[in-house]
Amino acid sequence: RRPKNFPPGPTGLPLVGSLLSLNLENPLQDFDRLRRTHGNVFSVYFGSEPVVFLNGMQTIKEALVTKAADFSGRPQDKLFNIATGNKGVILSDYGPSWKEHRRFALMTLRNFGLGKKSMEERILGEIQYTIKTVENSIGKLLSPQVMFHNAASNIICQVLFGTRYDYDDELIRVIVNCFTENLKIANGPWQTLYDSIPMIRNLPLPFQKAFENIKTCENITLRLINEHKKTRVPGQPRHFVDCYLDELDKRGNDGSSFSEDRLVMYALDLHVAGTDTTSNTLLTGFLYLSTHPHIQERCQQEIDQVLEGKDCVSYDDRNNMPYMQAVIHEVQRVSNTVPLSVPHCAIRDTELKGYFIPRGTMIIPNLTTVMNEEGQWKFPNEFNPENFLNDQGEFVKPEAFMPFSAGPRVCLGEGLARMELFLITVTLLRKFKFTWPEDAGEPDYTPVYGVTLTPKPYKMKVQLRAS
Ligand code: HEM
Repeated sequence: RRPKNFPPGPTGLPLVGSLLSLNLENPLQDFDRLRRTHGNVFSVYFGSEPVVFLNGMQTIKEALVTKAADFSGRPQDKLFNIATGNKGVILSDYGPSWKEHRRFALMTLRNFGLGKKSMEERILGEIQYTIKTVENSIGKLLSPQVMFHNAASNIICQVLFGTRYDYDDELIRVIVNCFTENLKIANGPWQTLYDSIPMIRNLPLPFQKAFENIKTCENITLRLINEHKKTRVPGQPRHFVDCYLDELDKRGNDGSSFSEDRLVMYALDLHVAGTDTTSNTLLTGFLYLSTHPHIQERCQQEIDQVLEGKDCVSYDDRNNMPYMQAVIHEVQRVSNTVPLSVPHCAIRDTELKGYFIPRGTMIIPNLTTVMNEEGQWKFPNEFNPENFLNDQGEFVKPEAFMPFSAGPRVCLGEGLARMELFLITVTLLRKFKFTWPEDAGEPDYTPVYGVTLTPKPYKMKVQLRAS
C-alpha cells in the first residue's frame, strides 16, 4: 500500500508490484500512458519498491535544480552499487566523496592539467581514423555502428590513458563485450529481481555475470594503470590517470576519498558513460542527415563558407555556424539518447507538487517527456532544426533542451560530448556526402530501447565531395 499522500499510480500485486503490467522490452509507452492518467508525478511499484517518476520540464527542473539538495542522491544497495563496490562516480551517493571526485573530473576534463595535448587535439586525432574508415567505403555501403562506437571509445581512452586502440584490439573487444552485457542486465528483469528480492542474491542466477564482467574490466584497467605508473613523471601529467596519481601524491594521507582503488572504477565509469551515449547520438545524427538531403546540403554550404581556406575545423568555429549548431542540437533532441536519465534518490523526507516523498525513494526523471513536450518546441514531433533557430536564423537553445539532465548530477561529460559531436559531424560532412540507398526501403527511425536508445542497424552510401 502507498504511504499517505504518496504520488498516485497503478495498483500492484504482492512481490511483483506493477512489473507484470509493463512492457519490459520497452516500457516508454506504458510510462507515457501512466503520465496521462496520473499526472506529472506518479509512482510505480518495481517489485515491492515504490519508484517515483518525474515528467515534463517544469517538474523535473523543480526537483533536480530547485530542490537539488533533496533529490541528488543515488539509490544504494542495488545490483550495480554492490558489483562496483560503490567506487565510481555515476552511482556514488550524494556526499563528500562524490563531490570531490566530480569536481576533480570537471577540472581535469576542462583541459587543466591534461598535459600538452588539448582535448580538441585528442578528438581531431581520432577523427583521422574515422575518415580512413569512411574513405574505405567510398562508392560502397557503410555500416557506421562499429565505426562510431570505436571513435567514442577511443576518444575516452585518449583522455584517460593517452592511448588509442585498433578497432579489432583484443582488450577493447573484451571491455566492450562486458559493457554491452552489463547494460543488458541493467535493463532487464534479472536486475529487478536482484534488487527487489534480497534472499536470491547469492544464488547462481544470470545476474552473477554482472559481477564477473566488472571484475574482468577492473583487472584490465588495473593492469593499464600499473603500466602507466612505470613511465609517469610526477607533476607532468599526460592524461587523466596521471592527473589522478598527481592528486594522490598531493593529498598524501589527508583522509580524503582519493585512492588507487577508486581510480580503477572511476576510469571505467567514464569509459562506460562516454561511449554508448556519444556513439548512439552520432548514429542517430547520420541516420537523419542521410535521409534529409536538403538539411545535409545546407550544413555543407555553411561549413564550406566558414571553413574556407582552413585545414580543419576547430571547436570555436561553432560560433559562426548557427545552422550546424541547430542541427546537432536537434539530433540530440530526437535521439533522446538517455531516455530515463540515471535514477536519483530522495536524500531526506521531502515534498514535490504537494506529494510526500520519503527519504530513500528511487526517483526516475523521464527525460523523454521533455524532449518532445508540447508547448516547449515549435515542432515537437518532427526532425526540424527550426526548433533551435529564431526568426533571424540565429541559434537559440530552448530551456527544455536537457538531454544531459539538470542540476548537480547533470552529465559530467557534457563539454566533452558536445565537442565530439560538433567536430566529428562537421569533419565528416565537409569531406563526404551521405545518402540513403535507393533499395533500402523507407528509413525506420524507431529506436531500440535500452539504457541508451540505439537506432536500428542501417547502411548509408558514401561519396567523396568535390573539394
Ligand atoms: C551525447 C552524449 C551523452 C549524453 C546524452 C549523456 C547523458 C547523461 C545523463 C542523462 C546523465 C544522468 C544525469 C542525472 O543523473 O540526472 C549522465 C551522467 C553522467 N555522464 Fe553523461 N552523457 C553523455 C556523454 C558523456 C561522456 C562523453 C562522459 C564522459 C566523460 C559522460 C560521463 C557521465 C558521468 C560520469 C555521469 C554521472 C554524473 C554524476 O552522477 O555526478 N557522459 N549523462
